[in-house]
Order: sequence, then C-alpha cells, then structure tokens
Amino acid sequence: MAASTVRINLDGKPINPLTILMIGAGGFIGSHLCEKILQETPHKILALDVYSDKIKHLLEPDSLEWAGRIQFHRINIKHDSRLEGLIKMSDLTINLAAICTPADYNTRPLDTIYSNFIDALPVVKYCSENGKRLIHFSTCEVYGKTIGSFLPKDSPLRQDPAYYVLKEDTSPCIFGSIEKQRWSYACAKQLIERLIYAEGAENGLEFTIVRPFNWIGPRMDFIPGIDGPSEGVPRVLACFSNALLRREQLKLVDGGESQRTFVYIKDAIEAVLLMIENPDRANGHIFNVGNPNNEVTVRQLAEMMTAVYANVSGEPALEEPTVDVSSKEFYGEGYDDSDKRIPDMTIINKQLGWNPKTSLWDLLDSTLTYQHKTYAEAVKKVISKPTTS
Ligand SMILES: NC(=O)c1ccc[n+]([C@@H]2O[C@H](COP(=O)([O-])OP(=O)(O)OC[C@H]3O[C@@H](n4cnc5c(N)ncnc54)[C@H](O)[C@@H]3O)[C@@H](O)[C@H]2O)c1
Ligand SMILES: O=c1ccn([C@@H]2O[C@H](COP(=O)(O)OP(=O)(O)O[C@H]3OC[C@@H](O)[C@H](O)[C@H]3O)[C@@H](O)[C@H]2O)c(=O)[nH]1
Repeated sequence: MAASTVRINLDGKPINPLTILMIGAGGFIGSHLCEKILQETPHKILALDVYSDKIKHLLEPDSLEWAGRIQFHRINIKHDSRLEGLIKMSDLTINLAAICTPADYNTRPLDTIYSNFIDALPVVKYCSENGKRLIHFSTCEVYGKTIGSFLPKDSPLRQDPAYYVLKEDTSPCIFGSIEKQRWSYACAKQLIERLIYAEGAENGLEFTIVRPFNWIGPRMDFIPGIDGPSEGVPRVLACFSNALLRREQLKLVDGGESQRTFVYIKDAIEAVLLMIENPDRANGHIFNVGNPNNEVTVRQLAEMMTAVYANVSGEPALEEPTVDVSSKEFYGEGYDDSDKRIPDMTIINKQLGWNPKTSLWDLLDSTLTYQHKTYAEAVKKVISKPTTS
C-alpha cells in the first residue's frame, strides 16, 4: 500500500501510523497479521518471537517494499530485560505468545500454565505502568464445556441455543476436575483475562481481549517429521493434513463426536485489524472471533478434508479414510474435551461490524492446496527412504 494513502477508521477519523509490538509474531496467527499489516497499512511492526521461519518471507530480502517497517527481535519473554523497552517504544502491544496445542495441556501442564499466565504477567504490567494499549489473545477454551452437555442426551433443551451458544458477557466458564489437566490452559487463560480486566478497572489499562474460535489456514502448526518433531502432535488441521499427505487413516479421538466451528485465518485477521485501528470501539471489550456458520463434528471435518484433498491432489481417497482412537491412547492421561463451540457474534458485530465470509469447504480448499504444494514432495521423500533397523 502507498504510505501516503490516508486510512479512515469506522468513525471516519484518519488513522495515524502506529508502532506495534507483536509478541509471538513468528507463529501461525502472527505471520498472517504481519502480512496483512505490512501489505495494507503504513504501521510499523516490532516482531518478537523465538522463531522467525513463518515470517522469513516478510523479513528477507532487504529490498522488500516494507523492509523499513518490520524489525525482528529474537527474544524469549520468559527472561529478557528488553521487553519493557520495546513496550515503551510502541503505541500498541499485541500478545500472541503461548503454548496452545492440546497435546501439551495434559502432558506439560506446568509449561502450559507458566506460558499462558506467568509469562504474560510482565507484558500486562509493563503496558499498564507505561499507559500503553494491549490486545491480548485469549481463547474460546475459556468457556470450557457447554451447559447443554450436562443435560440428558435426549433432552429437547439441548437444541435450545441458550444451552450452547457462547456469549462473552453472560456464559459461564465450565472446566473439568483438576485431574483433567486439559483445562490447565483454559484456566491459565481465564486468570490472565481476569487480571487484564482488573488492570483496566483499577488502573485504567486500555485493553482488548480476543477469544479465537478455531482459526485455521496455511502455516498452522507443523507437519511431524517434516518441519516439526516426528513424534509431535499438532492441532487437528495439521494432524489430518499429515495423515492425508502420507495416505494414512485420519484418527478420530473418542469417535470424533466433538463439534467445532472453524473460521478462515484471513477472515479472522480482518477482525484483528479492525480492533487495531478502532481503539474507541475495541477498548474494554472481549471479542469472540469465529464463524458460527461453519460448524461440524470432528468426524465431518475428517470426511470433508478427505474429499477436498482428493480433489486437490488428484489422488483417490483411502477406502476407509478414518479410524477411531481413544483420547487416552492419543493424548494420554488427563485429556478432556470441549463438546461444542458456537460463538455469539453480537458484540463484535455491534462494535466493529465484522462478519466472517469464507465457507468451510472454501477455506479447506485453499488451505489443503497450500499444504499439498508445500509438503507433498517432502513427505514422499521421507516415506520412500528405507527405515534403519
Ligand atoms: N489458532 C487458533 O485457533 C487459536 C485459538 C484460540 C486461541 N489462540 C491463541 O492465539 C495465540 C496465537 O496462536 P497461534 O495459533 O498463532 O499459535 P502459535 O503457536 O503458532 O504461535 C505462538 C507463537 O508464540 C511464540 N512464543 C511462545 N512463547 C514465547 C516466549 N516465551 N517468548 C517469545 N515467543 C514465544 C511461539 O514461538 C509461536 O511462534 C495464542 O495465545 C493462542 O492461545 C489461537
Ligand atoms: O488427530 C486428531 C487431532 C484432534 N482431534 C480432535 O479434534 C478436535 C479439535 O482439536 P484441536 O487440536 O484443533 O484443538 P481444540 O479445538 O480442542 O483446542 C484448540 O482450541 C482453541 C485454541 O485455544 C487452541 O488452539 C486449542 O486449544 C478435538 O476434539 C480433538 O480431540 C482428532 O480427533 N484427531
């Protein structure tokens, strides 16, 4: 975008160029947000992460048109005295850093809690003390299970949205027992939300909290044995992509009955840009960001991904594309699940006029096209290598 174009916000006011500190800029969401900001706005980004692979295309070569507007800082926020200085230099801090893969919640609960609560504390504190605005990434997992999941299976109330649609300002947060360590993540996220909210109420911190509902798209997580550990278990999109690329069966945890709504990353990033550029409408709010129209069971997701991938790759699907596995076998002791996640969109609609656009089929089509182009050759090479005994 031409730096001279004046951008106007939702209230018709000109948007001044900002310096944005993006913590976790090298991750899935961060990489898309950096791309969007550099391509469509005049804002500057201080991109902070321990990894930069997913934003390498934005950092190199130096001749890129936005070269002067992004600066990478390889920093671990757990222990780095440069954090406060970077927050002071910026108009806005966006915190995306977190351990956020379910396979870690019950197997590395301490790391999960430290990452999602303790490590976020200095970020909140420095923003509050220095009068800087904060956009913090929480999660839809703070809602936990729906009220409806506790009703008898045949109860007609299960069909009533009041028992399952998740609302920022009224829905309760329902987690399992302490032994179900899956909830370590949701609980840590909930406590940091409460702390941010309290900083706003008592010390005037200008904040926005984002609750993403299963954002998916290119560059999400990793393909085990290709650009991540062979034994690693990423989130469902990458697990299923990996199986499709290897022509293996897709594993359905506990029958794949849980339901999710999936939103295309590019739609969701538009919502974040609206928050960035409309502080008067976004400050003090918690926003669900998801696509209520894209609900499926995990089994339906597997079936749809199998069909889309057959189109994209030109290879017919396996005769039996899925296999059931127990959650204990797949994730280990202490796993539990969210049953159903439909975001209420009233608040984000009212404040920012945002709506998701992309259907599940279309978003899977573009995402699996990317997965195929990026990984198919590398996976074939790995599979064709003789295994050492
Ligand atoms: N993708 C989703 O659908 C989704 C859903 C709910 C919530 N979220 C939240 O959104 C945020 C971003 O998610 P994502 O999907 O992009 O995950 P991601 O794992 O791809 O990105 C997180 C990034 O943070 C970095 N990071 C972690 N700890 C760090 C530290 N101590 N210092 C510096 N960098 C650190 C990681 O290296 C990684 O690049 C997270 O807070 C996550 O909980 C995402
Ligand atoms: O191979 C797999 C992987 C996952 N699954 C199931 O697919 C569903 C979705 O799993 P994901 O790995 O995408 O993660 P979840 O939706 O449970 O949680 C996510 O929600 C929002 C964010 O906070 C995090 O990114 C993550 O916690 C779960 O029911 C899981 O059990 C499978 O059936 N098979």
